[in-house]
Amino acid sequence: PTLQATFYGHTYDNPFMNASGVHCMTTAELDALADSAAGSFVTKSATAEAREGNPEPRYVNVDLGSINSMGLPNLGLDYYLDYAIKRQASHPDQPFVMSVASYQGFDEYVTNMRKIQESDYTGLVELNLSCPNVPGKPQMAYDFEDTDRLLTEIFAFYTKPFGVKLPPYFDIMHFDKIAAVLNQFDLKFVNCINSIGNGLYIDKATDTVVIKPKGGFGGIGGEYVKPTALANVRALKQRLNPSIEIIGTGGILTGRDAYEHLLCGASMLQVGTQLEKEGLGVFDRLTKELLAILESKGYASIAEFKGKLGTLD
Ligand SMILES: C=Cc1c(C(=O)O)[nH]c(=O)[nH]c1=O
Repeated sequence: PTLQATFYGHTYDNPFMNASGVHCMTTAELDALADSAAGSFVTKSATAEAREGNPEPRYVNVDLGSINSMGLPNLGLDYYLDYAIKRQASHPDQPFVMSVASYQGFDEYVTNMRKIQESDYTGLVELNLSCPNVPGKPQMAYDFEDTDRLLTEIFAFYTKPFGVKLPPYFDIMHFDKIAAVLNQFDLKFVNCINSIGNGLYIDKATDTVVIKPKGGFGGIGGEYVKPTALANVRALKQRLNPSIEIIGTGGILTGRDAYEHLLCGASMLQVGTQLEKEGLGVFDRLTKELLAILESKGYASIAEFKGKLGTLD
């Protein structure tokens, strides 16, 4: 069997990528990702200007996952745009994704996208509407009207392919509402989910929180989030135009977790916490484990089961 994955017109060796934020801050980290067993990769979400981010400790691995309030540390949009333009020229056959966020809010999203529109980068962009750690700023994608207004403003000038990174939703009506907003636009993909925002982890040895920013509140990733991640992948796949592909992110530790995201309809799969814990070797392990599952079930390719989650009718 093959793990070949098609996504926005390109066929990748396998569906695995890093999740933005993990192992993708510097060109060295990005090149190492590109040379790993991962099928593709995404850059750290960029803001207009480089940012230090929040004081440390700001990311901690815990038994069933991770908690973070990084605060959008990154080397700035120009740095990642420069890398992306060079990389698309040197490796035209290996497309990747460039992640874009905003620290200031609505207007910076627009100016960041305008800069990419005017640049020589022609590849995919992931518009991060779900950073939970910008103090004083609500997550854009939890404001349906603002998300609609922002995408309307971007699509007025942006002609290159892009998708959005969404936070988890927990209410069926919210799945309906965000899908209704997104279905108005020619988006190439939706990435579900970002971390579950503002969780709290307590250190049993010290009876304190484990990260410094925000009194210890931070985005939760890892094993904790898989049921929510699968639900969001499934719900958005069921509601979005078929032309909008899904990237499944959240709780992928094993080949079985990856298989479940594909069953829910994901085209590509992103690994964050487990990549942070295990290093780049996680991609070799996950591809091996997923391939073994296809073999055991007699599938020749992902297409044979993608999106075919059964229900108990
Ligand atoms: C881009 C900011 C994000 C961050 C961060 O930089 O704090 N953490 C997350 O879990 N998700 C994000 O989207």
